[in-house]
Amino acid sequence: TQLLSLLHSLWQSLQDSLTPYSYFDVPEFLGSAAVEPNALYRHVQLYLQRSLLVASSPPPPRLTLSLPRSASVSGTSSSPTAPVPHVSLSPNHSVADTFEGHRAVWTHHADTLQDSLEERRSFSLRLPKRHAATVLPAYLAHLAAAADHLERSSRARRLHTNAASPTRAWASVPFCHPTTFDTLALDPALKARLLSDLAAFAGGAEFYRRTGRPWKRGYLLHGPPGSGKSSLIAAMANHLRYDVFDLELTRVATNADLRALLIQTTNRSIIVIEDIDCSLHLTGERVIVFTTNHVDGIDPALLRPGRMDVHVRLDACGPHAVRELADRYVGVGAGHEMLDAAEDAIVRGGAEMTPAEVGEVLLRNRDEPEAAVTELAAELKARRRDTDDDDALRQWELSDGSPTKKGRKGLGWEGKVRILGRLRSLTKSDSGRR
Ligand SMILES: Nc1ncnc2c1ncn2[C@@H]1O[C@H](COP(=O)(O)OP(=O)(O)OP(=O)(O)O)[C@@H](O)[C@H]1O
Repeated sequence: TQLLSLLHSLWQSLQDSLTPYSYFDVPEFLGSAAVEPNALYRHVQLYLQRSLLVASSPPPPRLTLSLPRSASVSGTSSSPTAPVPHVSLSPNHSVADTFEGHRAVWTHHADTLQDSLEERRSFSLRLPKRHAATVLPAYLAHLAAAADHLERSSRARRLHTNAASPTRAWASVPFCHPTTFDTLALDPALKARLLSDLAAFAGGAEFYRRTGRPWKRGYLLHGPPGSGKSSLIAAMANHLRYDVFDLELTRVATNADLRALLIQTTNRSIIVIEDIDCSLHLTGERVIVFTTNHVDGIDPALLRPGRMDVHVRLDACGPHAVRELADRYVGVGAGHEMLDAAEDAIVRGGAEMTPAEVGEVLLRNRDEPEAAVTELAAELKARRRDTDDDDALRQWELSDGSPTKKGRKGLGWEGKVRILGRLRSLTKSDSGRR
């Protein structure tokens, strides 16, 4: 056996010196006892599963399909879907990838150990020898980023809520809220700016590292009940694919409890605090969302730069949101006279209905689209605040597209959604509740 093994290594050395390729092995487990999982093996597995096997054309001739019994809901959408089988490269088969013009070939090996039923699995990567030294680091970084993205997009997310003190523990359930930025009726300008702000935050690792700022972003959502604050949080969580930690401050008795809870929150999470009259110190890659129905009552100290970076006012539906909801709920599109009447009531008459109220009218008439939009127009007409047509067209606030109150000027994005951006912790101190 020893002689054979020696001959085998000699043969491999000879081959290695003659071949134009370099080979890199990625075993599944590390160490002499092979018990420590190799994270890189998992990255390669994921990368091949999604990026190559599904997309490569023509596909490799032999794939292994599996559906573990524990497989729960999966898929990248926020709504539950049937479990999708895992696809993997069958043992001793290869698949090719192209990176920066270079061909990389992955082979999956599965060797049964002598005198044992145990199997050792590994991937080997073949790269052109001349370029291997320069290509490998960049290729591995690309692979790790893709695997990380795939892992997050397929990971089941959870909604955490804090139990009553003194347990200092979070309880969690699967997070499957159906609201996304696609289903949310929002002013298009506000939607676009929120999406770009979230993208800048989520992709800002290098920026936050370079500037030394804690990688976190505070949002203040304010508006009346039913204006969509919770829905927007769900859409943000689904968009970023973050977990949600709903922090109920009335259940937190002491500062130590609060700190213990915050320490347990994971990176890539949204922390929701509905009672914002508090002071918190948070660091790490997190989005903190504060909500309130009455922004005017907030202690100005809490609105100072660095605490709540982005202020979003959600309010009554603007005409755009009404049309979007009518289309989505009952399939009535633009041009319908009742929608024109609804728009007129909002724009000229100052009528106000929150998205929740509009949704409710449409929902209870969902089998009769005509009746739905007629009732909606009637309801808005009844809420008109003008009596004469001289009441000039009202200004529109960019943040929510809803009419401003008499005498107030539209503030625009800068006014309503302020990116304050100063280096500061979320609040002055971590002294807990005030
Ligand atoms: N922008 C929107 N687009 C579509 N539906 C919406 C929107 N805003 C609210 N809704 C509907 O109204 C319902 C209530 O909204 P939501 O709970 O998000 O409001 P909220 O501002 O958080 O209210 P509260 O202050 O009472 O918690 C949602 O379930 C959703 O169906």
